[in-house]
Amino acid sequence: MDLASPGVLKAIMARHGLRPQHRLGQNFLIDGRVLDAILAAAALAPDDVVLEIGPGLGTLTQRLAAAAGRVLCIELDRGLVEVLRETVVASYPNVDVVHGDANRVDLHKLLSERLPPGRKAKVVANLPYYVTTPLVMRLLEEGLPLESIVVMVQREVAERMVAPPGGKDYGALSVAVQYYTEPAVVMRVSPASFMPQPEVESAVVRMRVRTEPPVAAPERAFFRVVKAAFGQRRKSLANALTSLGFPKDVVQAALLAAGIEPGRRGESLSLEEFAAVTRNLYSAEGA
Ligand SMILES: C[S@@+](CC[C@H](N)C(=O)[O-])C[C@H]1O[C@@H](n2cnc3c(N)ncnc32)[C@H](O)[C@@H]1O
Repeated sequence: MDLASPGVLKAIMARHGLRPQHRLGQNFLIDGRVLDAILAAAALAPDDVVLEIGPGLGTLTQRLAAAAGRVLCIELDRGLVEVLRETVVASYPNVDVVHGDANRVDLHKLLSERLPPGRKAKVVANLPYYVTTPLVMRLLEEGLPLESIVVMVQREVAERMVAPPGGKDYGALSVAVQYYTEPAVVMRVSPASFMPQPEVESAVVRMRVRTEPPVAAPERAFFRVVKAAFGQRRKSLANALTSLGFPKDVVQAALLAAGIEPGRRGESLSLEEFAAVTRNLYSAEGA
């Protein structure tokens, strides 16, 4: 059964007495071309383990199950978990559906129970937009065994993820995504590819998870500096970084020693420059 069709999706939902829930970000994919692009970006092999967040009615899940060895799905809506038994689990025994909130499920446990030793999972998802940033941050920060992340997100969020230093899109999300992964926008997607149509444009982003950070600095301290720099975007770095508890002259010296003019703002700093400031501020503390 091809689920990428408004008629089929409407019929299934009607049979189960369901309606798309806006508050859960339920915009279902109905465009085969977009599904093809997501699958191509995920580059799945027959022994891959995939983690899908928000499988919905199972449109993407079916395609993942046909291409990978195993698919673990986390779906918050109990009604959809029932639908998935019919649309996916009945014909693809390699799919496990977990009913829960992807923000709260113990992902380490879930993955360690299913992954063969030494293997990493691939995340593939059309994310619910109301929780995109915390979910992506969770995937990045928790040190999960992940090889890649291919996600549909709001276009504006995609642009922030890949933004270079210096522009309005560059912020804490850009630094985190670029620190942990090599990101690329694979495709822009119009509202017409979904049912119901979202109010915003979307994009598919592929993130290859790095095995080593691209810059040398103690990780926690690095992100403390990044947060402080972007927490007060309009302030000069010399002022913004005093919120870390360092006197202004210490901050100024750390910036100058990194070759950074203290009047610059956080949004102009590259990852390497953030790392250099972090080393200068925290190396004496062993942070
Ligand atoms: C944009 S829809 C994608 C549905 C389907 N994958 C597709 O592409 O058609 C997002 C899905 O995430 C589910 N969802 C929303 N919040 C969630 C959460 N916190 N944890 C897990 N699933 C969630 C929604 O119920 C919905 O099925």
